[in-house]
Amino acid sequence: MCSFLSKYLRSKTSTLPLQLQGGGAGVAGDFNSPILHKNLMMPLRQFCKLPIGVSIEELLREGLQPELMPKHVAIIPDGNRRWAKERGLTPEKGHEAGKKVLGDLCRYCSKWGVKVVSAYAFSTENWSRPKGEVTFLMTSYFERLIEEFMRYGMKMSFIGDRSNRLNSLKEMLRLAEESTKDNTGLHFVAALNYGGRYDITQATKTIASKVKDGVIQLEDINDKLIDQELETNKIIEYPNPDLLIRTSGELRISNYMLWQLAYSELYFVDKLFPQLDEDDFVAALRSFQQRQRRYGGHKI
Ligand SMILES: CC(C)=CCC/C(C)=C/CC/C(C)=C/COP(=O)(O)OP(=O)(O)O
Repeated sequence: MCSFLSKYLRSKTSTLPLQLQGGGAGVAGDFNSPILHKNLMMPLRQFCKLPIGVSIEELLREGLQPELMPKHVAIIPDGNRRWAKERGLTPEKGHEAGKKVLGDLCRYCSKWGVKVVSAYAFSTENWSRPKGEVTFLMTSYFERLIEEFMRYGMKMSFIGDRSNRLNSLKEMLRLAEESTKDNTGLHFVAALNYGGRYDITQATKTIASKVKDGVIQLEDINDKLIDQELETNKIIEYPNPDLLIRTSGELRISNYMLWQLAYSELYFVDKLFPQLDEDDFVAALRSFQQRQRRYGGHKI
């Protein structure tokens, strides 16, 4: 097991700042409180890398309203390999650069008041990528990413099929979830061996077996019941992304959260993922806040 994770699990003191992080400091504007600075923010900064909240001045400067922040931001971090290729680097270097930017994205989400960030880290189709890349991701990259992200004090969860192929990571995913489950700051969800079709299929199988066993009737099947059986709905307080950001100029969702994205606002950035910065993130928030979400209802 990785060194940080084993130390983390042994160390009782390391849970203290993680609990502090969720102590009501996640609301934009709280940042201004001198008491908060003295009693919470100072000790927090020593342990936790995620900033929490922005000042009202900063929100106004960016033309943002705290009450209109998306609760769940989903990211398709596309373009790591192209970024590396353009620089004559290996794909592995591109993924390393992407890992840093994903960490930055967590910081932005925590700072700007987003509650959940989900990242499409490896799809059910990504196994068909070159063998060397898949081996690198599965035997080194994701383990280091999880180890590093656990230091941020976020609650961490993973969605995706763990029944096969994720063998080398399974125990680590379980431990990361177990040891961060009481953190009340940002909720980071990584989709690993995940696909929207997989999620709908596993929900369908569960529902079918309940009908077969007589636990429910065919007539009981509706949107709400399907919702309940999706992986996201079992672990995320805000299961449906409000805002989906995809980098690299591709205009598709590539089998991510197909059901959950039904009424999400989509935002596409031409930049490759390792180039995404806070200005791009704030531009996505601004665009989101200017949208009129109607959920199929009439324009007022
Ligand atoms: C930062 C981070 C965690 C990186 C992990 C590296 C990695 C494997 C990223 C892939 C992200 C993904 C599932 C993109 C979807 O496009 P696609 O390429 O699967 O589908 P497409 O062929 O439709 O573009």
